[in-house]
Amino acid sequence: MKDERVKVAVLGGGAWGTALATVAARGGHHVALYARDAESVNDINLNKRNERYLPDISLADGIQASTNPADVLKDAAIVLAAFPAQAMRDALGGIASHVPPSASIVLCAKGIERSTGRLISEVVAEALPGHAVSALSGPSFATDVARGLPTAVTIASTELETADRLALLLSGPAFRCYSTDDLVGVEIGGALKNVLALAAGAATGRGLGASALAALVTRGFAELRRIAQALGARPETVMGLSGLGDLMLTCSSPQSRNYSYGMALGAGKPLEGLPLAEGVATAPIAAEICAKRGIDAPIIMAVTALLARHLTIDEAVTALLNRPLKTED
Ligand SMILES: NC(=O)C1=CN([C@@H]2O[C@H](COP(=O)(O)OP(=O)(O)OC[C@H]3O[C@@H](n4cnc5c(N)ncnc54)[C@H](OP(=O)(O)O)[C@@H]3O)[C@@H](O)[C@H]2O)C=CC1
Ligand SMILES: O=C(CO)COP(=O)(O)O
Repeated sequence: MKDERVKVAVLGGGAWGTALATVAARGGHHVALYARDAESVNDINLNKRNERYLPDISLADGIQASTNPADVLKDAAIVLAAFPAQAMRDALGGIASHVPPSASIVLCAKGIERSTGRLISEVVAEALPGHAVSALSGPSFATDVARGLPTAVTIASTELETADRLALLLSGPAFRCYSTDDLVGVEIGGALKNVLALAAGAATGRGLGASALAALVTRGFAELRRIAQALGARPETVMGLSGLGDLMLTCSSPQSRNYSYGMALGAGKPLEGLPLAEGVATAPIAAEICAKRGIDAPIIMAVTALLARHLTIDEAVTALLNRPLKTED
C-alpha cells in the first residue's frame, strides 16, 4: 500500500496515543512516544504493554517511549498530538521548541477549549505557530484499534493534499483513513458527539428505554448538524465517519467513557475518579456557543444543566418533551 517510512512522534501516553503508536509501528514507521508518566514509559519499552491505559493488550514491536520530549520529537515528520483536549495548549506549549519546523501536526483529541471556545486545531496552531495542522477523528475505540480490529477514520486538513498524504502514511490493513479538506466539520463532529454520548448514557442509566435513546440521539444529531452548519462545516462531513459514524459508536456502547459517565450520572452513581470524559468540558462551552449564535440546541443545554446540577434528569426529560411542538428539522 505504501513504501515510505517516516518518523512518527506520538504525544501522550494514554489509551489513544498508545493505540495510534501501535498502528504507526505496525505500518513500519519509526515510532517514538512521549508520556510524562515514567511507569507507562517503562511498561511500553520493557513489556510492550501499557497496562495503565490499555490493559491486557500487546503493543506492536518497535515503539520507543520516553519521558524526554526532545528525544521523541527529534527528526519527526509526523507528530500525533494525543493529549486530552483541555490539556492540549499547556502540554504542547511546554515542548513546542522541540517540534521540528517541517513536521506535520495531526490533532487526535476531540473537544472544544473550555476557556476560549476555540476548536482544538486552532489551539494547536497557536501553540505551534507555522505548522500545518490536520485532525484525525472518527469511530475508533483505542482498545479496538490497539487490538488490530478493523477501523475507519477521517483525516482532515485544509489542504487536501496534506490529508491525502497523511491518510496514505497512516493507513494499514486494519486501519483505513479517508481524507477531506473539511477540518472544521471533522472536528466539530468529534467534539459534540461526546456531549451527546453523555445524554445517551444518562438516558440509559435512568432506565428511559430504547425508544427514548433513539429519539435523543436523533434529535441530538439535529443539533450537531445545526452547529456544524453555523461553523461552516459541509453536510457530507457531518454525515460521515467523524460525525454520524462516531455518534453511533459513542452513543451505543459502555466502552465509551462519555457514555459510561452519562450512565453513572443517570443512575445517580458517584462521578469522582471516572476516566476522561471529554464531553464534560465540551458541553458548557458548546452551550455558550449556541447561546451566543442563537442556535437551537436543547439537548446540549440540558446536558450542561445536568452536569452543573441545575436540573435533575427527570426535570430535563420533562422540559425536553414539553417544548412547543414544531416541524422536524
Ligand atoms: N481512548 C479512545 O478510544 C479515543 C480517544 N480519543 C481522544 O484522544 C484524546 C486523549 O484521550 P485518551 O488517550 O483516551 O485519554 P487517557 O485518559 O487515556 O490519556 C490521557 C494521556 O494524556 C496525558 N496527559 C494529560 N495531561 C497532560 C499534560 N498536561 N502533559 C502531558 N501529558 C498529559 C496523560 O498523562 P498521565 O497518565 O500522566 O495523566 C495520559 O497519558 C481525547 O481527546 C479523546 O477524546 C480519540 C479517539 C479514541
Ligand atoms: O472517541 C472515541 C471513539 O471514537 C472514544 O470515546 P470515549 O472518549 O467516549 O471513550
